[in-house]
Amino acid sequence: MSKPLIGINADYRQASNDSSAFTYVASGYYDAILKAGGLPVVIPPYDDEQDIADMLDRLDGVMLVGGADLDPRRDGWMLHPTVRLQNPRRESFDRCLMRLVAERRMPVFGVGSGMQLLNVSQGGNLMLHIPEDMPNALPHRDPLDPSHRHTLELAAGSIMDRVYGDGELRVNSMHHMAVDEVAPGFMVTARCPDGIIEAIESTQEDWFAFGTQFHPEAETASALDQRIFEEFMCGVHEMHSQVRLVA
Ligand SMILES: N[C@@H](CCC(=O)NCCCC(=O)O)C(=O)O
Repeated sequence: MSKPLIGINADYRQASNDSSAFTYVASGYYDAILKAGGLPVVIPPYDDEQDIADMLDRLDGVMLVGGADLDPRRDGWMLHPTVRLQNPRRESFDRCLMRLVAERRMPVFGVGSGMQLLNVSQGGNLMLHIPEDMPNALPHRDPLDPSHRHTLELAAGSIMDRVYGDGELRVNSMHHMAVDEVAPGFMVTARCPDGIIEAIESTQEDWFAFGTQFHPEAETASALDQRIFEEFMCGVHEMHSQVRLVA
């Protein structure tokens, strides 16, 4: 297989008095995919579902990036005063992209709000504000310290276990929401010692899908965090060869 083509969603800012509308994404996402042997392509927020489907026909996998908060009202919950909403155009695109990726069982890696979208799209739910839902939890975001970190406890045999193995592990943390109930067909593969879920992965044979709440692409990531992207690429290659065998 030539280098897998990996679509990456992006953030979106609408026009203001002194700025045109624009799409943007942290370079860490595409640099990490390049380093792991993939070819990243940034996907702007298409409005048409058929266009999204046509784009997915050309891709081997999808990366869902982090960002501001998913709108809980789109999942039937009340808005929370601490919620800082994503741009609605971005969120509408992301939700359609996620639905089509899931229908096709395309390899997908979600980070931050990307993991949260993966979970809610498959029937899981979210804590809307950790300090309220789990008052005894450790801090999971420090606005004054972008390199705020905490340790992780890993599930044996998971992607996270393959990447990090034994020994103390500290990851960056910049979130106030968290996965609460994991979606059917997924398992928890990493938790902060306070119990907050930090990684999930599919248990379904026909779908290579996983997510991390922490940010292995960020400038604050560790060198070992890059191995997660290598695992993602391995999974994409594996799914591609399985599809070829069936075809
Ligand atoms: N907003 C969600 C998801 C956290 C996340 O993706 N953080 C990284 C980017 C932060 C940003 O761009 O504001 C949460 O807070 O749980």
